[in-house]
Amino acid sequence: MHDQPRPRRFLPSAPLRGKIRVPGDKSISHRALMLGALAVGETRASGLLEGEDVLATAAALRACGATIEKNGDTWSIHGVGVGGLLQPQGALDMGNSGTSTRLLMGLFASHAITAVLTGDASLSKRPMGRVIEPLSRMGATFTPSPGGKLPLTMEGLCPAVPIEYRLPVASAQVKSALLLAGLNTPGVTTVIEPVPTRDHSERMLRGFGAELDIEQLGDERIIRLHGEADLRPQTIEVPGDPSSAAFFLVAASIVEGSDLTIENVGLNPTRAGLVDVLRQMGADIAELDPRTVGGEPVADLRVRHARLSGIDADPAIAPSMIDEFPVLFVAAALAHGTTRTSGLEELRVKESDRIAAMAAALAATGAQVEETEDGLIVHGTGGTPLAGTGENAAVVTHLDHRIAMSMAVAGLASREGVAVDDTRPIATSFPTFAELLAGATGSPDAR
Ligand SMILES: O=C(O)C1=C[C@@H](OP(=O)(O)O)[C@@H](O)[C@H](O)C1
Ligand SMILES: C=C(OP(=O)(O)O)C(=O)O
Repeated sequence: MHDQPRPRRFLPSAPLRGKIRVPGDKSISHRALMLGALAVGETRASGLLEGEDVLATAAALRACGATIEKNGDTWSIHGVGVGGLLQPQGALDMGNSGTSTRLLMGLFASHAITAVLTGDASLSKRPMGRVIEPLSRMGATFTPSPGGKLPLTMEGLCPAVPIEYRLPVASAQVKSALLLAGLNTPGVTTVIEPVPTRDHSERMLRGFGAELDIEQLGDERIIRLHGEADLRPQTIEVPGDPSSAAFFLVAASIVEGSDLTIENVGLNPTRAGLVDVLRQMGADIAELDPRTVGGEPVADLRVRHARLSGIDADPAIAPSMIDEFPVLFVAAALAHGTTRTSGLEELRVKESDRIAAMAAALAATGAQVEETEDGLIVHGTGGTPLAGTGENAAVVTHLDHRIAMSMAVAGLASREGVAVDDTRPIATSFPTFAELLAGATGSPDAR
C-alpha cells in the first residue's frame, strides 16, 4: 500500500449502463493458492483475484517453498505436497487480510515450522483467539500479542492431534483453518457448523481429491476430513466475486435510469444473500445464463434502477452476505421506509467495526441511522438523494475497503458528492473498482 492516504470525492453520477465483469472471488482465490501449494504437481488458476489480500497469501506460500507465478492470464502453482511446507525465513506480512492470516495459521498448525505473522493497523486489531484456541488443541503453540492479536509467533506440530470442534461463531475462516490443519493430521478432523457459512473450502478440498464427508442435520453441518491426504493438482476457473458485484448491484438499483449487466457473478447459495435481500426490498435483478464455473453456480446479473422499500432483514441470512452489509445499509438509506438489521455482532470485528463505521459515515451524509448493539436501523429517504458531505468532512474508512466502496456508492446517489478519506484499501479486494465505476457511469476515471 502507498504511504499516504488517498482521499477522493465520489460525485453524483449518470445512470450505470452497459456490461462489466468484476474480478475473481477473493475467498476462492485464497483457497486455490493454498490447496495448489499443497498438491504435488502444477495447479493452474484463471480469473484469480489479483488484489493485495490474495497476493499476501501467494507471498507467504512462496516463502514456504511453493512456486507461484503468472503466465499470461493464468496463474501456475507448483505445490510441495501435504506436509511439505518449508520453514519460512523472516516474518510473513498478512497486510489487511483476515482470510490469509487465519487460513494460513491452520495450514502451518500441522507442519513442523515456526512462523511469525504480522499485519497492518487494521488486521492487528482483529481477534485471532478464535483460531488459536482450536489449533492449540491440535497441538500448535502460539505467542500472540495481548488480546490474541497480531503480530504473533506460532509453532506447528507434526503429527498434530485430530479434534472434533463445534464452531462457537459462524465463521468460514475458523472452519477452513481447522480443515486445512486437518489435511496433514492423522485420523479424522471434525468441524460442526451450527449455521451454514461459505462452503468454498469443502467444495475445493473435494475437487483436489481430499476425503470429506458432510452430514446435514437440520441447519447443522458435520464436516469430517480424513487426514494425511494426497491432493491432486487442478485446473481452476475462479468465478466473479459476488461481494464485489454487490457495490454495482446497489449502485444501479439506487441511481435512476440505470440498466447494468454484471457478468460471471458467483452465486453459491452460501454467498448470495444480498441478491435475495435486495429483491425483498423491490430490486430488479435478473439472473441470465445460469451455469457452473469451477464447481460453483454462476450467472450474469442484469440490474435496473427500482423503487426500494425498507425491510426487517432476517438475521439468519447474515452469514450468506456478511461482507455485503455496509453496502446494503446504503441501499436502505435511499429506500422508502425503515430497514432493521440484527444479529450482526461479527461486523464489529472485520477490517473495522462496520456497524459503527457505517453509522458514522451515513450520518455524515445526512442519512437517518440508529446504531444498536448488533445492527443498524436505517430510515430511508424514499429515493431522494442524500445530502452528501462538505468539502472538509470526508467520511472515515478505518483502512476498510468495504466502507470505502460503500460510501463511494452513496456518493453516486447524493447531491454534493461524498468525500472518502482514503481509497487505498480498495486495492485489497477490488483493484479495478474505480475503472469499472468510471466505465459504467461514463465518467472519467478520477483515481
Ligand atoms: O472464509 C473466507 O474467505 C471469508 C469469511 C468471512 O469471514 P469470517 O469467517 O470471519 O466470517 C468473510 O467476512 C471474509 O471476507 C472471507
Ligand atoms: C472481512 C473481509 O476480509 P478478511 O477477513 O479476509 O480481511 C472482507 O473482505 O470484507
